[in-house]
Amino acid sequence: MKRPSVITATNLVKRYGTLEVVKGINFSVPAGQCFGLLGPNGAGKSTTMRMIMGLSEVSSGELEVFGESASAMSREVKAKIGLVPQESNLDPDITVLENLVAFGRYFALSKSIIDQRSKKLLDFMQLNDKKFAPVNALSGGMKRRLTIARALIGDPEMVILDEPTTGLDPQARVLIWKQLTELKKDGRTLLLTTHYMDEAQRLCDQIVVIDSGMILDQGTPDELIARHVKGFVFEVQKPNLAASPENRWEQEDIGDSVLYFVDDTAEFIADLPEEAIYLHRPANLEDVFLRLTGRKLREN
Ligand SMILES: Nc1ncnc2c1ncn2[C@@H]1O[C@H](COP(=O)(O)OP(=O)(O)OP(=O)(O)O)[C@@H](O)[C@H]1O
Repeated sequence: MKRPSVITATNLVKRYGTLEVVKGINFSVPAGQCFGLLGPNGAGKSTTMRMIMGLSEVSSGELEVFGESASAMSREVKAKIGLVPQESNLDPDITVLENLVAFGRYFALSKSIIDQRSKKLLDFMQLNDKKFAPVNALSGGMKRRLTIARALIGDPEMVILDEPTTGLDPQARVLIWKQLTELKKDGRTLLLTTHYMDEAQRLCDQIVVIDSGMILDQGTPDELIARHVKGFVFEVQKPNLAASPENRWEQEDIGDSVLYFVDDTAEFIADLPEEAIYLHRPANLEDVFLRLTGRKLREN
């Protein structure tokens, strides 16, 4: 059964003056799924998010959110969206609990609903023992968790997350991924931007790969991998590559080594010169991006 779309973008364009930063993109976000915009810095992810939230005007094309035009969203539709921005906009001088309560009041929720939801959300985001701590005393991971809890106080149908784990350590990221997966199980739609391929691969049902304001491809992580990079990657060091594997293998030169995208590993190994030094791993979305653009997603 096809799920109804929560967001539909048709030939969506954003211009700043004469600079076109979103160049006529088309996508639709199915209800109850995690939909990811994957692309490097400057790809146009945040700009697209801002248009979806009605914070940035659409230059041309159409953008529908819960059946309404993003540029004229009603209060009711806005209330269905929870936002987790890239930059923390928590109030640093008040406590964790007070931040949640203040946001609940902003949504004009009753005191009993605010109390009930705050308790649940502090539990959910594992912040219970910090509820009386000032925001300033929290670690980066805790702040991000509080930002997510706060976005959920209005019980939104869709949560928009702009790079939810950028700058966090691996442990903090894993905890956030776990809780986002729970939100999805609850039936909420998640829309997230990321330049981490592991995050997209782990969380997203559907991915749009975006670069320089254009969609390069879209599909499930497995579809994208199958379409562009087969199943496996062999990273073969160059100095040891006396005789290259046959050219029939799809490949990408990455400097010191060459990546080969391979569906039949036994056949590829048979093609490799004996002295070749190589790594062998399953293909991932980073490889997809490299194949689509010739560049890495993140330049480290
Ligand atoms: N207010 C603005 N005026 C002019 N150009 C802008 C403005 N906001 C964004 N841009 C440009 O639009 C392009 C897309 O930016 P955007 O922030 O959407 O990218 P992004 O994919 O979200 O990247 P990041 O991961 O860095 O947030 C960039 O080239 C950026 O410099």
